[in-house]
Amino acid sequence: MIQVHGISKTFKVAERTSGLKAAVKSLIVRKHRMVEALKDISFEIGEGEIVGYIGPNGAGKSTTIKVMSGILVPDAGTCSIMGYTPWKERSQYVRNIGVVFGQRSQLWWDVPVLDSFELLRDIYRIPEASYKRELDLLSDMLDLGPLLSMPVRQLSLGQRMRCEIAASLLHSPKLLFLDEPTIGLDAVSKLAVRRFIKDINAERAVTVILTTHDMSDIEALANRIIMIGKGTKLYDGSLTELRTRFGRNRILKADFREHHEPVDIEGATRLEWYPERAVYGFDTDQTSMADVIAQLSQNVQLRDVIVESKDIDEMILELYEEHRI
Ligand SMILES: Nc1ncnc2c1ncn2[C@@H]1O[C@H](COP(=O)(O)OP(=O)(O)OP(=O)(O)O)[C@@H](O)[C@H]1O
Repeated sequence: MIQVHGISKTFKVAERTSGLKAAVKSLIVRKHRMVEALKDISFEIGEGEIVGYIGPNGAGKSTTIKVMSGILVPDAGTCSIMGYTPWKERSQYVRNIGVVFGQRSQLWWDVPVLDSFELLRDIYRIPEASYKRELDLLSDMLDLGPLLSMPVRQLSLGQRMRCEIAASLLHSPKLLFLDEPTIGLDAVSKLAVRRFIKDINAERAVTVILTTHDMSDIEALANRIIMIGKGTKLYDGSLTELRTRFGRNRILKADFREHHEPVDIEGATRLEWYPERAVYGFDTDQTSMADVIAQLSQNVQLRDVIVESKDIDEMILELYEEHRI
């Protein structure tokens, strides 16, 4: 469905030091700096995938989404999405995609939500029957009922986001770009948005490209991660693969029935020791969880044991460090 090949984009940014003198000088001599936002980015995405497009601030995520949605023209490379080159056949192309920017609204601020929806119906020339069918379905799935008659400015962030997502899908696109769709939402709204994304993907095979800093969004939704940093692609694979690559480290927390002296365990590092509690770290390549527990229980009376693996944020951080980002 999507073939991106060798996309690069450099921005020319005017440079200015602070102070009045520098401001006057910059009127005469303009200094520029080049920012390489994307460097030779390539990937392919199949129909029905949910891909998490992630990376630190300034990595180039929004620039990629802008190129893929036809807003920006890259300096080099090719991009074919459903047979279209986004920036060349934009008016035809946008009928096939939906875009939600969590930080910006596509709805009119002062008019009822329904008026914005009707405007989109006219822009996309959606036939009345399919508009009605989609509106009913989306209202139902996203629980929009009472919100439709309210002006957008009166909606809470969670309510607005549900309306934004509905707006992006009224014309039944096969591809949905979601840029930070859960930013600022409370736990309940986040779950509602995530459930909807899952449902729409499962029921209609809508392909979803999700940009987020919220790793729990990725864990809940994405079966594939593409990670970029400083404009370069760093990782493309499944979350499971990432877990096997970085998730070998385990933390074992043990509570004892009585006071004990510190115990050394072969293959594990003692991180903390208290008379009735200990924390060890170990690598599953070096030793097994069963072995660590067996060694410990030979020396102490165990009351409770918890084993934790690294969470996804830590794995991502390690990947950033590996690439010195
Ligand atoms: N219109 C522009 N003009 C100049 N520089 C830009 C422009 N848009 C982006 N950049 C620069 O390109 C780089 C990538 O920016 P981009 O917005 O794509 O990053 P991002 O990964 O989306 O970051 P964030 O997570 O902070 O939103 C940054 O260094 C940014 O300053």
